Amino acid sequence: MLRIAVPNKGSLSGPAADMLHEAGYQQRRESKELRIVDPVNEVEFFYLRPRDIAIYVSSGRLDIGITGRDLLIDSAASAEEILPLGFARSTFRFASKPGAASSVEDLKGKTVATSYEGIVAGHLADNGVDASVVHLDGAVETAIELGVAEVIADVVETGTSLRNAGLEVFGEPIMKSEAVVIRRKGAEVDEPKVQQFLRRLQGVLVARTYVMMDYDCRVEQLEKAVALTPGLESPTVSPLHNEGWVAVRAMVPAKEAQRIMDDLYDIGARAILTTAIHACRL
Ligand SMILES: Nc1ncnc2c1ncn2[C@@H]1O[C@H](COP(=O)(O)OP(=O)(O)OP(=O)(O)O)[C@@H](O)[C@H]1O
Ligand SMILES: O=P(O)(O)OC[C@H]1O[C@H](OP(=O)(O)OP(=O)(O)O)[C@H](O)[C@@H]1O
Ligand SMILES: [Mg+2]
Repeated sequence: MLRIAVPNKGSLSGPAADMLHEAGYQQRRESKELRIVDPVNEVEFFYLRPRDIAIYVSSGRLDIGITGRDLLIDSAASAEEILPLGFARSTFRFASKPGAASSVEDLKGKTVATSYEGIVAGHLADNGVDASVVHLDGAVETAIELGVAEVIADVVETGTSLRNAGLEVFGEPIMKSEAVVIRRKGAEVDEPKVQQFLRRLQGVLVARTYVMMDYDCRVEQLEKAVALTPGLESPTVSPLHNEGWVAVRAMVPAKEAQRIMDDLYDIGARAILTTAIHACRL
């Protein structure tokens, strides 16, 4: 049975459970459940603190985990990212009162508050900057107002939390993060059960980002039309009963669907339809 760690709380928890559900896995019914077995798919899910997941996976007791890239790096656990999942996207940045600092070099001799000590200490060392790091569990934006630190390093998504605290980011982003699937370093990646799990999640990612497009066009316009909708491999082209016309079917990125429909219409394609993809295996 494949043993998988899933975030039990926080920003990663809901979207991770949604993705697993979309991939056909049974998920817990109550937020207090710590462990469930999905007998049909032969998977056991362990609901753990997101911060602890890389540690469990690196120990080899669990085969796979879903966590944030920033949490993985911060933990320094012997685990590696094998599939980015596209949700819980954020940037990890320094911030301070306006004008207090403008680059990592300005941090020399200062105190930085963060929940991600591993990332911050590593970044300061890489830049040869000697600064103190104070660990706080959360709500680090308040640390400056209360005099615990001059600078913070934290997760930024919309920037609302920083604005509300009267803070501004400075310097280059320290890292970009999103939810990722992780495995123990050196673990056998081509194990069939693991590969099947990854294919299912990749199927969800594709179903979320692509739509199926169908349209009719005149044979003379086919090359132009196919250039607009090349599909993943190559579009399906079928003859229509009316001579001189073909029906074309191809997957297109959902974000570009409306523009592609306009362009197809302009070259004479008609009956242009898009439909959602519910599941897929590439
Ligand atoms: N506002 C946010 N937007 C996107 N991702 C976020 C946000 N806040 C945290 N994350 C991501 O969630 C992961 C941290 O999860 P964790 O559960 O530890 O913190 P949290 O979501 O802030 O929850 P809490 O602070 O309530 O415990 C990291 O990968 C981080 O990048
Ligand atoms: O840029 P924003 O959209 O404002 O999002 C970023 C904020 O979200 C998270 O905080 P959370 O609400 O999890 O509280 P915490 O700081 O206690 O973890 C993170 O730690 C930032 O504070
Ligand atoms: Mg938080």
